[in-house]
Amino acid sequence: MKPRVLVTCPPMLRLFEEFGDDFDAAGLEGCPGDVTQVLSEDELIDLLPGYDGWIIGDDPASERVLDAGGSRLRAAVKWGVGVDNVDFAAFERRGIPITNTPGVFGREVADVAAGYVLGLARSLYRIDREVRAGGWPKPAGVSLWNKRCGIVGFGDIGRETARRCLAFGMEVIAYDPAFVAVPDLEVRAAVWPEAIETLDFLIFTCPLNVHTAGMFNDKIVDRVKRGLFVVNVARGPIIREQALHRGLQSGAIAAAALDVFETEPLPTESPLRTYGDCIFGSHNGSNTVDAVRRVSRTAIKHMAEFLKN
Ligand SMILES: NC(=O)c1ccc[n+]([C@@H]2O[C@H](COP(=O)([O-])OP(=O)(O)OC[C@H]3O[C@@H](n4cnc5c(N)ncnc54)[C@H](O)[C@@H]3O)[C@@H](O)[C@H]2O)c1
Ligand SMILES: O=C(O)[C@H](O)COP(=O)(O)O
Repeated sequence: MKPRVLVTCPPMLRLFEEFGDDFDAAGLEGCPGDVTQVLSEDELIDLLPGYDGWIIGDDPASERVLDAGGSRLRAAVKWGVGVDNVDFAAFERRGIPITNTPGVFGREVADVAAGYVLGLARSLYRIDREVRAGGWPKPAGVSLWNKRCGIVGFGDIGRETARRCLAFGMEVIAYDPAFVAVPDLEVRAAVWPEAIETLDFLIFTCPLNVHTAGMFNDKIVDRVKRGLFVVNVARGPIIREQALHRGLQSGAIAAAALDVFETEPLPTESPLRTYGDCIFGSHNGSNTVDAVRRVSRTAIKHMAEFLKN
């Protein structure tokens, strides 16, 4: 019998029929989970005992889930880059091989970050909304040329974001404890939050971990140059939304563009919704058909390697 592989990441599930041949060629049976939702720990505990492999989405891949439901599991792959929802150590303790698919979304997420920078600087989304409603607004924007941008996390997404910002004529500073210069990118390394009071744009492209959770907080808001634009395409809890709200209220922050939030989907009662100059995404920064195909096939290959013995 072929090893059975549970897939619980919605982007891959939405194109699931496309991967039938890939699963067959890999000698695996691909089994779709629920395309509409992130599964809870209890739902995973009920589901997992039927599977040898798990391609994980944003579900809580926790110690409790493995303890109660992971007895048959022999391999796991986190679809995508972010691993903040996965307890890697818990898998390793049980001898279950696990990997993510690093380095796969740099261009796609950087395209969204760059789109946000343009959208914020020129109020593109507000103008669109108001024209549709019958208006003809003329907000004065800011030029990007010669503006200073800080990028937090100079990895795959951060470097591609820097490339785009440099193409707009911006000066780029990168905050990354493991900064490595890229020969064709003129980027200055800095230690967070050095020079924060000089920035016009601040973009988060780092992982969520104990060091980055809440790194954009009240103290940072009190230091920024008035009128800062903030972009987050990384993970929601890196920004304390209460601090961002305070900054938007006072004008310290001109506007923010967020693909990710502390709670997803963004709660209807979130005060952030009241700021018309802000731009909101739906944690969709990596979601292009091309990227989903590429990453899903990579995930299947990793799974086949793990399960071949
Ligand atoms: N919006 C989306 O849909 C989307 C898509 C893909 C990834 N992401 C998020 O973006 C993150 C980054 O992805 P990537 O592919 O660039 O990863 P990456 O590993 O290539 O780069 C991350 C960089 O952040 C740096 N970093 C780590 N801790 C830091 C800290 N305390 N301060 C500053 N920098 C720090 C690392 O040294 C590394 O260079 C992922 O972990 C994921 O959470 C979001
Ligand atoms: O971390 C990632 O790679 C992206 O956010 C997309 O993956 P996700 O759907 O698991 O968040």
